[in-house]
Amino acid sequence: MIELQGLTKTYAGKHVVDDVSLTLETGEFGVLIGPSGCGKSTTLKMINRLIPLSGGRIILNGDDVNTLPTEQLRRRIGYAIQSTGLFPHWSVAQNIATVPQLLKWPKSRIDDRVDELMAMFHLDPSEFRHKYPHQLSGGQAQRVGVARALAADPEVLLMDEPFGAVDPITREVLQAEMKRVHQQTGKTIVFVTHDMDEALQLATRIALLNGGRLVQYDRPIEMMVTPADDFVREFIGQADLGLKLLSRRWVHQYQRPPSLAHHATLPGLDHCWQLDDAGRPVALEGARLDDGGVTPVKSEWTATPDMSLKEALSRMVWYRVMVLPVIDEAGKLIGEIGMQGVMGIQAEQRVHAS
Ligand SMILES: Nc1ncnc2c1ncn2[C@@H]1O[C@H](COP(=O)(O)OP(=O)(O)OP(=O)(O)O)[C@@H](O)[C@H]1O
Repeated sequence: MIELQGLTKTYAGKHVVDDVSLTLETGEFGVLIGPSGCGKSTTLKMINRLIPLSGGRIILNGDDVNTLPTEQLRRRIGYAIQSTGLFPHWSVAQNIATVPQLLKWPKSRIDDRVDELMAMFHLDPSEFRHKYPHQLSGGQAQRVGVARALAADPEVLLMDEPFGAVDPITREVLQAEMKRVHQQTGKTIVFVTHDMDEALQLATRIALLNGGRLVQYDRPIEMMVTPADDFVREFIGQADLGLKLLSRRWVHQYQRPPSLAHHATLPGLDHCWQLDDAGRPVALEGARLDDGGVTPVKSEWTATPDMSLKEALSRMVWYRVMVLPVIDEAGKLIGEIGMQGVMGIQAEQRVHAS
């Protein structure tokens, strides 16, 4: 658990971080967000003492960060930044091992940890162990930067716009990976971004700052549905609220049992799946926008339970189908998600808002 208590930073008499208090429970993914210059990076850098505080306290699992010896600070708080900060003349393995080396871990323990982290970030050790930072793509370098920050298994991981400099597609891949790593490790993370979509994708808690002050600290859904004021509403961007909600909802929350027989009582919506012997969907009868006949199922328009509704909707629109099969890891049909399932979210949103 990390607690910011009345955190304040003053430069030349001006408060750039102004009395910020919040608590992030263990295992939460907290995102600091707000317009440029609102004090996000300053807040983050005060947590690991890169910037000294002007006032307030930061408590990490009961300990005042300001009083921690440097070695504990390095071990307990990991830090990853946008430019990666990798040492150019060190190999990937040496970079990942930076903090364990400083902490004088035995070599075998360091090697095991490097391999474990490379596997976690899908970097094949035989290919990447001995590469140097200039031989990596932007996305690979970011993965190494985050792996390095996690090397000593810190209690909290700080990330300052880590994906700000990569192209949008790589960024999405890295966000999905970060989400998986968070779930896998249960780490407490404090992440700075100015991108609301990124925040909604990753956060379990969002802290919205403006002019150094904390305007709202809430779960993403609450912030979208009950913004504290007009500034929050505008920052989130009401125009895209529906789509943003879709990116925070998962297929497994809205899937229904698959239709395995025709229902004459459902004209227009009637459809059924044809399965192979292994229970995998091979064809859809009905429920296509341009043709009510039999359509072979393609992997491009299947859904998995952990897919966002936004992606499911995108697949429906792109492949012109009203319903997607939901499959398990073996490709077996376990449910279906239809347009109506996606629309169900709107009703939920209205209930929340009223
Ligand atoms: N060393 C400094 N001396 C004076 N003012 C500073 C210093 N460092 C930062 N500031 C000011 O503090 C404010 C907050 O800066 P900070 O970098 O925390 O903002 P930010 O929200 O992270 O912005 P961005 O999204 O643009 O990175 C800004 O107005 C900045 O100009």
